[in-house]
Amino acid sequence: MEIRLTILRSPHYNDTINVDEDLQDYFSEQRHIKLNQQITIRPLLQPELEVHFVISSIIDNTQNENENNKNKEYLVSGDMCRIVVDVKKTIQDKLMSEIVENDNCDEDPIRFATQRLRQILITFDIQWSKQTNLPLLIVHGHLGSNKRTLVQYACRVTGYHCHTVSSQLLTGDSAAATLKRIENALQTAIKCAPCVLLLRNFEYICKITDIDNDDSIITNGIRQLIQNIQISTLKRPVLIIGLLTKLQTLNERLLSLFSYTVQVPELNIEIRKKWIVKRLSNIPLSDDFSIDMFLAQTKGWQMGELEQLVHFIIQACSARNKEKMIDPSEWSLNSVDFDIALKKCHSSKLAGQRKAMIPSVHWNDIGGLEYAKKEILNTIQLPLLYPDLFGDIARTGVLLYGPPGVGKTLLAKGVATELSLNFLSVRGPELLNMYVGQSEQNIRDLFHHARLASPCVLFFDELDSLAPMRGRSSSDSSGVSDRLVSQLLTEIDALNKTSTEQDTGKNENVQIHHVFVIGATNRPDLLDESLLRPGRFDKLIYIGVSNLHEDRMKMFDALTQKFNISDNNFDKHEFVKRCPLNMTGADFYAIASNAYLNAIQRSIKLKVDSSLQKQNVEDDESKTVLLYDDFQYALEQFRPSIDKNDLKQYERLQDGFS
Ligand SMILES: Nc1ncnc2c1ncn2[C@@H]1O[C@H](COP(=O)(O)OP(=O)(O)OP(=O)(O)O)[C@@H](O)[C@H]1O
Repeated sequence: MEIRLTILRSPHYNDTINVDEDLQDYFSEQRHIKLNQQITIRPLLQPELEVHFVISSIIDNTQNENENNKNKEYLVSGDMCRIVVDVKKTIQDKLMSEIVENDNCDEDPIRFATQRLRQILITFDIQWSKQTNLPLLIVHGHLGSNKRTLVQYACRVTGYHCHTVSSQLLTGDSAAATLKRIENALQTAIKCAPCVLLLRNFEYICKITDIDNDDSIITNGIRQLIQNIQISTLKRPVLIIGLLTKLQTLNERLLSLFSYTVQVPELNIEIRKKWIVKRLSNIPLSDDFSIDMFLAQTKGWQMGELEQLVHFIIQACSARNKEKMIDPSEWSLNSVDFDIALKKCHSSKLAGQRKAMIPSVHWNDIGGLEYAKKEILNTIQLPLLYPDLFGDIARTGVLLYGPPGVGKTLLAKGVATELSLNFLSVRGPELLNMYVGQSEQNIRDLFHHARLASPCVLFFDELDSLAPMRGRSSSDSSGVSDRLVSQLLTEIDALNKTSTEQDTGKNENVQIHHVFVIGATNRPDLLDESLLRPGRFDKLIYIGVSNLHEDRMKMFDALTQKFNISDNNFDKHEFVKRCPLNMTGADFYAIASNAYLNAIQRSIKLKVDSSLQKQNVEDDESKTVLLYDDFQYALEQFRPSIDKNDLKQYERLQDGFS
């Protein structure tokens, strides 16, 4: 008996790929086969690759000559027949789909997007020759919303091959060069039709059009390419799908090319909950691992990010248990795994975008500033506790002003921690962008993100650089700064409304967004005055430098609470009294951290000396002991960050604003 296989064309391998050994391996087991059936091999050395073959002939010597074996099924194995690959031929055909039900991307409301995409692909497949719509689609959604997975899934269930190319690789020096590269990618897709040419980060194609003003060349060029495909003799469909984060990045001319746009929606809390419960359903959880904790920390996250977080949690759990040599049957995810994974996510590339999280600065980490703590807590906590009582008069904005290093940022983080609010922080200059309209878009995105992460503190550091007085900036001839201030005002005003259509979505109930805006600045006098009007940053809190011993002690204690100070000679009250007046929290921090550094250097020296003497020395860093001399040395080296004159200036400013 002889079975002849022909390779199925695919964008993922070339027609001459040799997987003979893997085929032998495949047929070392008994297999059910029939004519024209597809079989898929995953090469041992490249397990992520799928190589497809079609059974093009079955020669069965035992069979009657007149017998038709078209639908006959055989049970075969390599030792009872010859397996021959027809190297001279290839087949171009649909991929037999293995429909995977209940796949992650089949979750509501993503299911809606997947189904729509699936439907479009099926329509093109069935009516390809009669299609009048250009086979061009846009799929858009937030970074990490699994756009690519969604398209690949839809391709898989409809039998399309998927040729994925990054648009960065397609953009050339000119529109003509870009078109040539798109054409080459398209030719690969045509060879494997039915096929989707999936262009990731389609924004890049649009970018060159902005710079070169070549958008008509690109638009017409793509149209021409597509029309050429349709008039050719292609029997099977080829579609181009562009993936975009924001639809607005496409100019109108390019957008007009696309027959369909599919949006991958954002995930609301119910979807995330459903997803995580299902995702963790087979994994044991410790008592301290709660789904609520997961949901609270992942507000506004996209599917890809959630998947990444779960992956990191499992990784952390595995590392922890392996280290303790615990049997896998006894593993369970706990809150420590969650914390490790969350940190990793925040520092990973995907989370490189701005992300809200509950900080970990507790009230006792902030020394003194009692009045400011009370004021800020009242302003934010009371409306949260009694929304009905506050109604429209709930404040959205607090402005913390005062000299640098006095703890303004720390306070904002502290209030978010104490009230378990998400915290989104941005420095004014970070939002400025050279592209026209992009800075305003950044502000819109930021507030949108904050609403998704509600209840949330949105913290603007260096607010004066973002919102200087309008019409005054000499360096801003383009008026970007003025437009930015207007955009900021619009967004803050919108927060005062109880709901916004864009965030509630069609199917959700009206939702109140608790977003508190806290600004920080050293120079409130430079701010655009309209920012300080009622309903905006209308609560001003001055954070200054206290020369009261009690306050300075509290700061010192807060900053050294985790230190292991073991020295009977050390009288901390006496030490703080010897510190210069006018010291900010950041100055105390500088002394404390330098003292710690001195202690570490001392213990390293001790370790080196003792290892020379072959003695055993404790090398646990957490046991670093601080002595009076460490502080004394740090104080000798110290220079205060603000001088008396500067401080007076700040105090005068306070008089002007109180
Ligand atoms: N009251 C305080 N208690 C404990 N630490 C403090 C305090 N104030 C400041 N610090 C320390 O100083 C560091 C800097 O403080 P922070 O960034 O909050 O100051 P800031 O007022 O926001 O400064 P800037 O105006 O330069 O942004 C903090 O990370 C903290 O270590």
